[in-house]
Amino acid sequence: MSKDLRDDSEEATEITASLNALHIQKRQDYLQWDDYFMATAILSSKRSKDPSTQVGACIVDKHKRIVAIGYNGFPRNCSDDVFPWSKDSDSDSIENKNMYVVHAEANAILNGNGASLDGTRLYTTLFPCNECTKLIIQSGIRNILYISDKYSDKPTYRASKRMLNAVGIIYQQHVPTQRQIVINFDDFTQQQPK
Ligand SMILES: O=c1ccn([C@H]2C[C@H](O)[C@@H](COP(=O)(O)O)O2)c(=O)[nH]1
Ligand SMILES: [Zn+2]
Repeated sequence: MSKDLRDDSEEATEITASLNALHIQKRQDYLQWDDYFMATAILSSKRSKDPSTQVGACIVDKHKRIVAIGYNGFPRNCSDDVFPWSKDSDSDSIENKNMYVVHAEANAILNGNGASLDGTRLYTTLFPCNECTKLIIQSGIRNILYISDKYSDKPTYRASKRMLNAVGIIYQQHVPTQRQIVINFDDFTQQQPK
């Protein structure tokens, strides 16, 4: 290496060391995009009143903008305290929650305020059922990232995959880059000027 080049690289190392000392380098532990959008879906699922499975969904456009969010819950003005959360009774009973719950993916699609969902990605905490899959296909969503596929053996979910495979919508399980994200309100209420 020429003397000039070595001097340059030594100078660069020194500058990096000085920036490190001043703490003005960019943060290294920022959230990766996929983790960010899936975490948004998870956060949304925390709004669900379903005692057994809380589902969250987040739809993102090609510019990495969140265009819609949703979670599973009863339709507007159908009280969470009046309608049943049970699914023990037979599936045709009007006391079964499945008669009433709007699924997270469906809510997200409906929450899109009429924006085109063509070419968007869906982040969902649960693999979509066949009914949601129909809406996903019709709305133009092209990719699905999910966390849980706990009902994969059920015909409903096998039908989903059959449709998704037929139309070429890509689905994959999300592999998080970080195992956990902690939200601590105190981190912000106790922030001091730097
Ligand atoms: O695509 C789906 C599938 C299901 N959900 C919701 C519907 C219910 O509220 C729960 C599932 O309840 P279980 O007691 O585990 O059967 O998940 C959804 O939002 N999207
Ligand atoms: Zn569904």
